[in-house]
Amino acid sequence: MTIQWFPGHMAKAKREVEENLKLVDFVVELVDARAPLSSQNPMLQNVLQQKPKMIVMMKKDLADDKISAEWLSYFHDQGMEAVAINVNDKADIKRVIQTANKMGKEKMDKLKQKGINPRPARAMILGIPNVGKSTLINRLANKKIAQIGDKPGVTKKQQWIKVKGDFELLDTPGILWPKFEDEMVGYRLAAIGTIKDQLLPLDDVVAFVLQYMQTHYPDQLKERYGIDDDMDDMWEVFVSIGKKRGALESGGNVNFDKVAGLVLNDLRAGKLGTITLETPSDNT
Ligand SMILES: Nc1nc2c(ncn2[C@@H]2O[C@H](COP(=O)(O)OP(=O)(O)OP(=O)(O)O)[C@@H](O)[C@H]2O)c(=O)[nH]1
Repeated sequence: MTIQWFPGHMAKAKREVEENLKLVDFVVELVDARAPLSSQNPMLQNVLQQKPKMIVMMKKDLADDKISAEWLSYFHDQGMEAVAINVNDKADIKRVIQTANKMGKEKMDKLKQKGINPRPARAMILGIPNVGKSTLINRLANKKIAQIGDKPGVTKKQQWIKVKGDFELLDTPGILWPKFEDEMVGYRLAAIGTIKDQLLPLDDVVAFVLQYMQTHYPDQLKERYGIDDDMDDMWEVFVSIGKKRGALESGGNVNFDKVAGLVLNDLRAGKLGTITLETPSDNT
C-alpha cells in the first residue's frame, strides 16, 4: 500500500503521533542517510515540544561514509544524539541500544531527583514512509513485530517491546509525511524511493541524480556507465547510457523511460556505489 498524503491523512497521522507521544519519554527519529535533512518531517519539531529526541540515520550502507560523518557532526553540533546505521549490522543495532539507554538514563535520573520511583524509559520510533521503521523495530525486539514492505506505507498496531538494555519501545512507529516545499527535496526523496515514482517525472528525477553525480561522484558515474564528467548535456548522457545498456525501442532509438528506470534501480540497489544526495554545506 502506498500512502497518498492528503491533508486528512496528515491530520490523522499527526493526531496519532501526538497521542502516542504522551506515553513516551523520548523519541527516536529515523532519517535516510542518503538525504538526512530532506527525509526529516517538517512538523516534527513542533509536535515534539520538549521531548528529547535522538536521530538514527538509516541505510548508511547505501550512503557515502565521508558525508555520513559530516552529518553526524552536524547533528552533534546541534546538541543531538545521532548514530548512522546499517540495520543488518548487529554492532550498529547495539549502538542504537546504547544511545537509547543513555537517553533513558537521563530521564530516570530526573525522576530520581524528583523522588519518583525509576521505571524503564519509554520510547517511540518516528519517521517518514519507507525509511526503515518496521525493520529497526524488529531488530530491536529481536523478532518479527511489524509488517515490513519495500513500498512506502506498510505499518500497523501496538504494544510495548522490552528491548535488551533498560528501555521499552512502542511497537507501532509514528509515520510522518515528508516535506515537499522545495523541488530539490522532492527529487532526493523520489531518488531514494520515499515517494511514489508516479509523483514526479522520472526522467527529471534521474537527470537530477546524474547531474549530482557528475559534480560529486564522477568516477562512479564513469565506472558504471562510461560517462565522462565533461558530457554536460543530459540528452547525450541519457542516450549514451541507453545505447550502452540496450535501453532501446523497437526502431533502435533510446527509450528514455527505460534509461530512467534502470538508473533508479541501480541507485537504489547501491550499484552506483555509495552515494549521499545532500551535504550539510548544501544546507548552510
Ligand atoms: N540497505 C538497507 N536497507 C534498509 C535498511 N533499513 C531498512 N531497509 C530497507 O528499507 C525498506 C523499508 O523498510 P521498512 O522497515 O518497511 O520501512 P518503514 O519505515 O517501516 O516503512 P512504512 O511502513 O512504509 O512507513 C525495506 O526494504 C528494508 O529492508 C538499512 O539500514 N540498509
